[in-house]
Amino acid sequence: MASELINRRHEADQPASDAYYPKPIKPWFSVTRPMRYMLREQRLVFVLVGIAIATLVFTLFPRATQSTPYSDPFSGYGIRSEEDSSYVPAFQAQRKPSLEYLNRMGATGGKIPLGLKRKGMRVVVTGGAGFVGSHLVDRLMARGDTVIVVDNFFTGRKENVMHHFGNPNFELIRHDVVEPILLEVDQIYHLACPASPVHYKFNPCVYKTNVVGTLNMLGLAKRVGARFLLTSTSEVYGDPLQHPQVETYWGNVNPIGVRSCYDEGKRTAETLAMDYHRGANVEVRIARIFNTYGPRMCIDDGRVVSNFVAQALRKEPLTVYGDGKQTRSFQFVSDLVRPSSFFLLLRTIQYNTFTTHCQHTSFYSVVSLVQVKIY
Ligand SMILES: O=c1ccn([C@@H]2O[C@H](COP(=O)(O)OP(=O)(O)O[C@H]3OC[C@@H](O)[C@H](O)[C@H]3O)[C@@H](O)[C@H]2O)c(=O)[nH]1
Repeated sequence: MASELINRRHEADQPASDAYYPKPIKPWFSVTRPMRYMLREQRLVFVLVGIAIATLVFTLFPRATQSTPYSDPFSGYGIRSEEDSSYVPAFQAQRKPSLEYLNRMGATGGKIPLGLKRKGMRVVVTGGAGFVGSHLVDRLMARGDTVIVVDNFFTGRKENVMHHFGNPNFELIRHDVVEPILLEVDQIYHLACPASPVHYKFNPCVYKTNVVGTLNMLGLAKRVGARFLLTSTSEVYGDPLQHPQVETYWGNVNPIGVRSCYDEGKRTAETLAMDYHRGANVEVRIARIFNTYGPRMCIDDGRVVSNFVAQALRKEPLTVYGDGKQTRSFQFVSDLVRPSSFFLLLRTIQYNTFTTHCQHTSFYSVVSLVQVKIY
């Protein structure tokens, strides 16, 4: 015990210099020392020149400065895309992929990681569960787009698009276009409207669908800055006095006939599209579709080809209305939606209006064609 006490006394007797003192605060001008250092002998100029050189290098050669190598997907193997023409042989790919190819793969600009394909566009197809619409949806899905189908199922059917159910790039919305809808999309393909005379002849809603529905979709296009394609019809030419009809022909339409809700409805829709184009800078395309036939057409569609086929299958006589001297331009549906036809035109076309007729056929030849095929 005694020794401990002695030791403590010893600690207390330590010289005063060992005691704790807070660090003295530096004078304010000491923080400016690095600044004064930089200003001395023009060192600041060197720093600025260094920054400028680095900025220049990173701007001019962004790819060279990336740490990610060209290993993926351009090493080792050739790359075969949808079209054979875009095939890049392995040796070529290892050296340097072309800018066009990089663009297509979405690998330029250094913003998207190499090897990741650029996302397709977000597209809405109104009437996408219908006959033409569903074929268009198939093409757009194959192109890699995200497709939103808006359909009220008046003439469209879920079965036409159900093979896309479960695909994360596909959505189906039951909605009537006469009510507004807000969607974030890049492109709008506006097809929603019954197109067969048996459906629209006595249905006053068809005019409303064409006018109010088109107005709503054009409003959407304007709001979100989307491109807009209106599927119009050869019927805007009415009972034409010119055959075959060219886009500059303005038609011969009866405003109070049984078909006017469709004819005049589509003519108004075209007017609205052009007004939004001129007045609100919306990019619009108008496709005047002629008589189209093909798979997924309802057997009771009422148009001539399906009627003839159905009658032929039932071994009934084919009914030809009128004198049978009428002519039509017939088109198979896959020709209508193929990339060189209207569906890619939203990306490229220079004209606003275009017609889709390909085969101008006399009515008698359709009758004989059906007979040849069925019998
Ligand atoms: O059973 C029939 C059906 C139709 N026809 C006649 O065949 C011709 C073609 O009639 P469709 O009913 O196939 O239709 P249309 O060619 O007049 O219009 C059709 O094609 C263009 C589209 O844009 C329209 O939406 C669509 O209705 C008409 O002259 C019609 O009278 C028959 O002779 N027999």
